[in-house]
Amino acid sequence: MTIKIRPDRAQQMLLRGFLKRESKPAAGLLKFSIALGTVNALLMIASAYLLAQSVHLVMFENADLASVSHLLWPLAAFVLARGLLLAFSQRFSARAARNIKSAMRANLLEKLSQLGPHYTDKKGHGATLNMLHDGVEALHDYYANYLPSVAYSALVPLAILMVIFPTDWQAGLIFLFTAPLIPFFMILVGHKAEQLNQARWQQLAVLGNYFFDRVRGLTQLKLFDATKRELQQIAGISDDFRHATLSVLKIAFLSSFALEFLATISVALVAVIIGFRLFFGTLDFATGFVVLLLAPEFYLPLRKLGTHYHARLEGISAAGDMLEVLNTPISDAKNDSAVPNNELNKSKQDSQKENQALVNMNTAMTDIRVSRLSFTYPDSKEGIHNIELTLPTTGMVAFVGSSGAGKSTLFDCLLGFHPQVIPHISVNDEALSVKDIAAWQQQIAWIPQQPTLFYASIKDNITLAKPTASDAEIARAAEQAGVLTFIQSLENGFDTMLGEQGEGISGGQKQRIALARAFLKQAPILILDEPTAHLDSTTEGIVQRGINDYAKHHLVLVIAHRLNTLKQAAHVVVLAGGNLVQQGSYQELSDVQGPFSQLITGGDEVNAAQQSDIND
Ligand SMILES: Nc1ncnc2c1ncn2[C@@H]1O[C@H](COP(=O)(O)OP(=O)(O)OP(=O)(O)O)[C@@H](O)[C@H]1O
Repeated sequence: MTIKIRPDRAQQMLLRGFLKRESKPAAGLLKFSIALGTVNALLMIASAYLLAQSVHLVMFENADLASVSHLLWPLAAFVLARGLLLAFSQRFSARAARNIKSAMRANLLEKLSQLGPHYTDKKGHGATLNMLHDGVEALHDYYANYLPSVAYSALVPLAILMVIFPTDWQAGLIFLFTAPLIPFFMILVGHKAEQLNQARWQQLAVLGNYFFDRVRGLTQLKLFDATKRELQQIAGISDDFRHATLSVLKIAFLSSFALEFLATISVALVAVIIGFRLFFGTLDFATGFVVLLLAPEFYLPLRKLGTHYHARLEGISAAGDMLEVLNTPISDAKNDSAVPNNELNKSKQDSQKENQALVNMNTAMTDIRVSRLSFTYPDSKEGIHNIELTLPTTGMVAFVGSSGAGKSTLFDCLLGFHPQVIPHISVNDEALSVKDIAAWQQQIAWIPQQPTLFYASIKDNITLAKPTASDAEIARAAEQAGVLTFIQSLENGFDTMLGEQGEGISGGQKQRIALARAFLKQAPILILDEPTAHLDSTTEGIVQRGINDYAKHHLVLVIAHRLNTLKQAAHVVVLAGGNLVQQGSYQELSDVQGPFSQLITGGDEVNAAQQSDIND
């Protein structure tokens, strides 16, 4: 597997700028934490002077402890204060990092939802999860440890130099000339380490996608006897990742060894010179002792910077993925009506100012119109073309067409999953815009063929959109969806816990729980992908009645694979090759020769399910 090593210097600067911008929500906390750390360092310098002076008085001036108590008491107070300052400073920097991570996760989730499910599908679920979890987590050390250590490595040595120079300029010169060696070495190895670390993050994304996919399809792999082959593949990818990690670790260990070595040599150099000067009597003990006490403290922030340099590499590498998501214009599908990011940001600010047509939807909605709606997938150049459609506000409209005709694509456009085409939908003669997508989606309840149920109780799954619903409302929705008797037959009833993706119940039961959730939401528009596909004829009757009742006061749009569903619809829309080719009532369409009559008599290539059903 070849790994493309991303970026060069310009990209690095871009990422650093991005990380700096993202720290804004917690910039105050970070600065406060650094200020506490700096006061701590100043107290450390003062403590060194107090200690050196006390030892000097006791050892060389024959002073007893009582006579140096005026030095020892402040020293004890400083030690205590330093402990507190250190604890608070670390606490505040950790809190700042947590705030930044939360804000980053919220931004990413918001952007991912704006980009729609297709973007996540394309990027890969494993890689997306890695980014949201491990990637964002990698920012913790960057903000909580690396950034403060950058500040300390500049402030603390400077403060020490400022007090050492007037005390002993020769020691000051040694500090001054040895200190830059550490950052110089860090920069020297930094570039290579950055490249290796970025390659490692890309490997991790590949590994994440691969694992996610294969674990999801484990049963299929087993049935097709492909487990052994896949295991070899996984071993290969894991090995690549291991190599990438080891290369990063090698550099990290090597550089931290070199930094420690440099710091130790520098301290030793200072100690030897101080020793000689004391021996030859060119330096008094108190000054020499202060310099010796401060020497390790002088190099400590620089050594810590070296230790946390890894956090910087991790943070910058992880930020690459996040910046890519946040900077993706919602025209990712590269359709003609691109919506730039600034419009998206504006949409966030303007979200309170919803389209008046949406605000009035329940009371004054007259029609929903789709005009000149085209969408093409960049990969396949397939899609839907120039769809013109007027939808009523109540009643059931069925969409029918052979496999690949464009039904799902049209529904995805109606659901706002391809935001660049949203202006082609208008409500009460007012075109929707990107900023209306969230409000528009509020008006819709959607049940795909594989509805999403969460790892939660049945009740929590049903009340997802209306957590305040009463038990009576929940039971009514479940009854309408034909699932009440089943739920009541369970030992824990509505409190029964479902596994991930509704594990533990059948496909039809999942579909009906999702339907109950939609009924409870009472959204003005219900969008369904063949709701009765998994049901026996008795349950189908119950569910169909529930949907018919719902359609009396709401708009129901349904992809129909079954003849019976088509017959219930007030209006039927026929799609073929991405075009809207026919529409009318079931009876009107059946009475004339055309795409619909061909479809229901099996003259065209139709969905297997549809054909079998329509041929029933
Ligand atoms: N993610 C995608 N990337 C590229 N092309 C796609 C994608 N999804 C669908 N297509 C193509 O777009 C066209 C319309 O597909 P769509 O899924 O809308 O058809 P459909 O009528 O819903 O089919 P089915 O009944 O089989 O679900 C097809 O030619 C399909 O190959």
